[in-house]
Amino acid sequence: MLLINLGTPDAPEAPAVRRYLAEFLSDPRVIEIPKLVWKPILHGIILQVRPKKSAHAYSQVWTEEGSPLAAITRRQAEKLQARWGERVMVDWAMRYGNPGIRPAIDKLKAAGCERILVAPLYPQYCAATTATANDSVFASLALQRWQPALRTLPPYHDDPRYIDALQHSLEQQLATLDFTPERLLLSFHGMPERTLMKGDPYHCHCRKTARLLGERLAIPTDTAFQSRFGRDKWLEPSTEDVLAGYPAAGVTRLAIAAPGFSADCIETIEELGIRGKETFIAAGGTHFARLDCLNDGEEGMAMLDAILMRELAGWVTPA
Ligand SMILES: C=CC1=C(C)c2cc3[nH]c(cc4nc(cc5[nH]c(cc1n2)c(C)c5CCC(=O)O)C(CCC(=O)O)=C4C)c(C)c3C=C
Ligand SMILES: [Fe+2]
Ligand SMILES: [Fe+2]
Repeated sequence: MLLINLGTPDAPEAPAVRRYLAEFLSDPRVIEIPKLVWKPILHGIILQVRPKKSAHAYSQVWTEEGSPLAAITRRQAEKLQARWGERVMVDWAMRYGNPGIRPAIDKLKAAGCERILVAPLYPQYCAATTATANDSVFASLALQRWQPALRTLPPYHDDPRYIDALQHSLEQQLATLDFTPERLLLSFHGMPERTLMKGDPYHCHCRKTARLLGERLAIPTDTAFQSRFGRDKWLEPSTEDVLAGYPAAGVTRLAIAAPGFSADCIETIEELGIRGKETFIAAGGTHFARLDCLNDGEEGMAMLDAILMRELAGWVTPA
């Protein structure tokens, strides 16, 4: 089993962030602009300016175990390994940066794995995340004479186990707040609106997750899309605009969650928890709480165990 998440720099410093962003933003699955147009913009402007800004953001979330995204993904893999023991070998990798996908595939193969379940941990399918993770695995196998058999994890945006896990995790966190929020904002990572017109199911998957979750929760919810990048039109409404508009609309006590992220990362801890909070308070909000992702908590691990084990049907006998 290979768990995959997006990736992260090796250190919260501009040179490491530049290496990471160069790899990430050179992926044609992520930036769907012709190379001849995009390369000069990437190398001439973005990689000159953004690494320093992003390094500052990363330094605010960095932990003793490194980047939160990498640390949490590693713990998710370790906990699955502990649940499954000898039955399944579990490893993890990052699509960009380290640990890479190719060494992980080589390691599994060297250990004798003849069947591999590749699990990009994105509940909502997006070409910029799920497809490129799978592409990278396929590219690694293209170098091998004797390939293992492969399965890939389908999106699980509407899986009742995923919705259950989110419901219970969010309800528990809401119950321990020292104030009563009037609204819960569900913030998903954004993407250019044009990719929706091209047939990417991501937007619909996010909307369905939000609807199913909203139907379960007592608190009223809204949905928004964060992390806008570049000049194109992205999915709307933008999280930033919604946060800035709440107080004038009478919402001054707010909780925010990011159900599309399987692990907390710079986009949740820094963008929502620090900058998002500033935006909301500056607009007149009085109470703000950012709720954690499922991470390696009990609810999330039981959900992953169940949905991953289901994909292993016929390969592994259930315990
Ligand atoms: C055009 C740019 C981007 C698209 C499209 C995009 C889609 C997308 N991303 C995620 C999940 C994550 N993205 C993360 C960081 C991040 N994303 C972009 C740009 C695009 N993402 C950038 C430039 C960055 C780096 C940080 C920064 O400089 O602001 C992360 C967190 C990584 C970490 O180390 O913590 C995640 C996770 C999804 C689900 C998605 C598709 C809809
Ligand atoms: Fe992103
Ligand atoms: Fe961001």
